[in-house]
Amino acid sequence: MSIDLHDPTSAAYKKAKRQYLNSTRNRKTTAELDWTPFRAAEKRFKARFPPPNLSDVLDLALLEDTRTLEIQTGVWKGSSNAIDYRELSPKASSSNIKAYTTPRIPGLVLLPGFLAPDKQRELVRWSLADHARQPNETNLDIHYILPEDGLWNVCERARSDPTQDIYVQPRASTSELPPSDETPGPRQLVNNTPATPDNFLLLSATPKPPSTPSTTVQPAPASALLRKLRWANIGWYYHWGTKQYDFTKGKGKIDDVLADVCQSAVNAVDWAQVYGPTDTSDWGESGPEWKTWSEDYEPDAGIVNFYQIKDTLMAHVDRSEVCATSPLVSISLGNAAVFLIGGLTRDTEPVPVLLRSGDVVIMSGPACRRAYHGVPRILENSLPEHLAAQPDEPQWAPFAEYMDTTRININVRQVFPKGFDPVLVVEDSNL
Ligand SMILES: O=C(O)CCC(=O)C(=O)O
Ligand SMILES: [Fe+2]
Repeated sequence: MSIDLHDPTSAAYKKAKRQYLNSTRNRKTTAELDWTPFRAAEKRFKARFPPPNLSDVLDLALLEDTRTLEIQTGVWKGSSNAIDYRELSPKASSSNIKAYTTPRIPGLVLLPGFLAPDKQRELVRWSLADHARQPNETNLDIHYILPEDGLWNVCERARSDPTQDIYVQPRASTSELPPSDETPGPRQLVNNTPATPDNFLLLSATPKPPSTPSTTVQPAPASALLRKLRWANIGWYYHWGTKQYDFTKGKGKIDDVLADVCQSAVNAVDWAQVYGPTDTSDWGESGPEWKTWSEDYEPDAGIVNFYQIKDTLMAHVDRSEVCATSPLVSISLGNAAVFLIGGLTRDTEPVPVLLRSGDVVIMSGPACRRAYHGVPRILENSLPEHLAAQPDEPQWAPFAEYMDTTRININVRQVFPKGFDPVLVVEDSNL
């Protein structure tokens, strides 16, 4: 489809052009003047017509001969010299791993193709079949009483026997409760106070009432709801209403396979090359923590994001973590996306990066961890061959079908700095 979209004589191009002209007929031309540079970039990449030109999007896969086929079949292509970047010399222990930084965003490390195809499949399977189910909360749990073994497993059984497709019941069955404004859909933007070790107690004490289930949602087949899955929580429980972690609910376990991937990504980077002697970042009282990350980095929270083709993630800063510097490891699976990352406000022009399946991004240090970032575009038809259906692998078929229009992002964080025990801090304060 997107091949057609680039061809002005095709039916798809003409249809998109008609839709574009209809939707922009009454637009005020002055509106664009008010956009921040970040907003302007989001608008540009979101556009369905004309399809965005990605020639200024950094696409590091272009540097790898082994990814030529993936790039060709994936239709979309950025540029390998869109911005100024530096390749780090590999550590002896991870000599086959490529790592890049850019002077535009100190602390951002890109590890293109970090995950081999088999590992990508393992993590896709894990995200859908093992993780997006109880006890891990998903966006759908707010409104529906989900099956105990998760939507994915019900849908998989229903593939071979449609009578197994169940109707999932809403949580609120009467209209007595006030309607909620949290409908299943994109993540809501909430302005929250950045967490720090100093305000941790205060933030812990803010009430975190459960979200009110919608009184208007109707029972729905599991197979239809699966397409509305948007996120699943990892580790420490995250309260979306206040955008703060709720430590009273205990610490969910981080799966060993996932923790291992994140730790190996952090350990593959020679942090002295990222920060080095010329580093001017403000590390605060704790000093340059990167020096001990290879020993004390430990992920304890996160989210699995499930994007369908038209989904976007607006510019935001992840500031709920008490530790504002430790590496945030972000894993891309499935269709490719344009990722934007800028500065401490939306007024900084963001750097656009094309993220493909298997790529890992690490956001670390004071500048990068508090930088605005977002995903304005999932690039349709860019699922790599190794995640598509294989004739000799019927078990993969349901995953291939779902992933055809999906991007998964596993976003893993470390909430607390080394030596900070939230349970002890709360007990000591007699809260
Ligand atoms: O999908 C991505 O690449 C980024 C996701 C993200 O920024 C988040 O979950 O906070
Ligand atoms: Fe984020």
